[in-house]
Amino acid sequence: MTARKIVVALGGNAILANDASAAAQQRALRETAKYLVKFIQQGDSLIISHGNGPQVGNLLLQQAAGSTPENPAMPLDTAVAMTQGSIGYWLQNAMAAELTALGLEMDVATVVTQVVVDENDPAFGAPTKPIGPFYDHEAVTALKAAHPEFHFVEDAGRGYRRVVASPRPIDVVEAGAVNQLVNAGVIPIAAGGGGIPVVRREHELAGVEAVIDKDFASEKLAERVGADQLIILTAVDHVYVNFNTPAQRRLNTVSISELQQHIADGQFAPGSMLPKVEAAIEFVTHRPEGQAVITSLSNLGEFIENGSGTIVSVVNAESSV
Ligand SMILES: Nc1ncnc2c1ncn2[C@@H]1O[C@H](COP(=O)(O)OP(=O)(O)O)[C@@H](O)[C@H]1O
Ligand SMILES: NC(=O)OP(=O)(O)O
Repeated sequence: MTARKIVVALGGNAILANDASAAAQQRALRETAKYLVKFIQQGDSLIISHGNGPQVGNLLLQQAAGSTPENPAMPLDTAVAMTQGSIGYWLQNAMAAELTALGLEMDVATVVTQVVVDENDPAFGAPTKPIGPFYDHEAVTALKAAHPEFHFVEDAGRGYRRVVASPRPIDVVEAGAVNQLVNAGVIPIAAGGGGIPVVRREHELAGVEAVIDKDFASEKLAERVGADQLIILTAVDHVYVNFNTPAQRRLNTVSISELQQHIADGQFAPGSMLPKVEAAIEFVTHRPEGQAVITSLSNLGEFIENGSGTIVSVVNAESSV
């Protein structure tokens, strides 16, 4: 059997739970790597992507607190690049350590990945992407006074979060390089933090102030490398309808049209489950022979062994409870 090419997108809980220290994030990624190597053990080719919402927000805060004219804060595209580098560094070492522990010899390499967006994307005028920590009312009032240019939203009763523009990805600049690496037997870590947002100007790329959604960026990467599967890992083992209500129903194998009906019914929260479902639909639309999967890291063993998880497919798609 030829190796399947799989793009796995890691959700926030795979990297950062409560403790934002480097040591805690490295520990979390070492645990995450224990799950990811299962794909290698069963002979698949793996490309890993990940989010950076909490990390890039924290970095901006550190910079705002310590910047001077001689030591200025970096723009958001560069901050995304910095978090792509730091998380990639932790993750490639976590993967390498886990592979070595299992006696598997494989190279893991992080690719600094730029993702092209449209300069005229309406998202630039309407920030929606939450980054960094949660604030209470008092803290957000003080921050707004100090930084009138910052935008905040109230997040489902959990407090306030800063939001930045999140345009849709159009292309992944390094997709060809990532594909060459994976075809050569390397495990690439790519499009981290949704990729560094850039626009095409004449013959060059220019960074822009945004954080791209990592589920959409992972989808675009999966499309461009011709992946067989896009697996989006998050905190829940399935997508549900009537989520968190007594009528909650789990979606196992589901068709694009059924998911579109659930979207129209408002079943998926914008900014959390909705982009994952939309990315899954987009992948299967562009790669009808492929599959998109939404499940949790902790359910990965069950997914690999028994197909447990929400599977979006144009083939044999039927919803089940
Ligand atoms: N219909 C739904 N089914 C399952 N989870 C949902 C649904 N609507 C909202 N969610 C929430 O979305 C979360 C995933 O979004 P989020 O935490 O933003 O993702 P990430 O893992 O990428 O950080 C789940 O943990 C769950 O709490
Ligand atoms: N860039 C991005 O989507 O990060 P999170 O998944 O951490 O929000």
